[in-house]
Amino acid sequence: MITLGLTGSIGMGKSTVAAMFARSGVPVFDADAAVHRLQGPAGRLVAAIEAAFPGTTGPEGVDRGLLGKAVLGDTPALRRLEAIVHPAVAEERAAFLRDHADAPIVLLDIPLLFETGGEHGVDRIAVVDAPPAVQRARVLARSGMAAEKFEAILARQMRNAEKVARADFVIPTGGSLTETEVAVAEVIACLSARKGG
Ligand SMILES: CC(C)(COP(=O)(O)OP(=O)(O)OC[C@H]1O[C@@H](n2cnc3c(N)ncnc32)[C@H](O)[C@@H]1O)[C@@H](O)C(=O)NCCC(=O)NCCS
Ligand SMILES: Nc1ncnc2c1ncn2[C@@H]1O[C@H](COP(=O)(O)OP(=O)(O)OP(=O)(O)O)[C@@H](O)[C@H]1O
Repeated sequence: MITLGLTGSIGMGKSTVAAMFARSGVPVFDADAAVHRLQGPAGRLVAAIEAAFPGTTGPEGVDRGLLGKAVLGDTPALRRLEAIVHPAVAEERAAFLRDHADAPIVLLDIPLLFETGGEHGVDRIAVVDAPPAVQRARVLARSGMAAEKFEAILARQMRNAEKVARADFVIPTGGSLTETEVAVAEVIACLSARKGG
């Protein structure tokens, strides 16, 4: 099995590309969805997060807005949260890999792959990449997204050029969806050929 990590900055089209891999038959592990499950109603991290960050959870599980206020911009607090969240995500990922042990390729969709050291846990890395103006227009078109919030998120993420420089595959997402589908098919073909030979 080859594990392919997929990452990219906010609004670059990562979710869209992950869905393209899934449609091509590649099993996809969505790290963000795993975090949401673990923090959601009856999620198994809710009690530990309430103990570490009192007042940030309720009947619906973690209130991510409140938890974000408590940890984003406070590095030691963020590290304490990661110490709770990351081992649980690693367990979920291990279970996913066991469940798909027969798959030739699996995709691990990890938004903060580089920022959280996840690059060491995957065989290859694909990064989605669109021009900054396209990225900005996509993100600002989302409801609840103001320019300042976008800038603040960008400032906390590794620069896109650096992600691209560290990638094994760069998947362009600034053009048509068809172009992106072709790029996804090329990545799958390349990894399949490598496995056979
Ligand atoms: C802090 C939380 C509650 C904020 O949730 P919210 O839905 O409001 O925002 P979202 O998840 O989209 O994050 C917004 C931005 O915060 C920054 N950020 C979030 N987690 C991290 C982190 N561990 N390290 C660095 N930046 C982070 C990123 O720039 C991100 O784009 C949430 O991100 C969280 O639980 N983070 C810790 C778990 C984690 O590391 N997740 C990412 C890897 S799977
Ligand atoms: N060639 C393309 N490739 C990918 N997405 C595209 C392309 N052309 C247009 N789009 C659109 O751009 C948007 C990208 O959003 P998507 O949710 O996939 O980004 P994301 O990187 O997962 O975002 P975030 O990191 O903020 O969660 C979608 O609405 C998608 O339809």
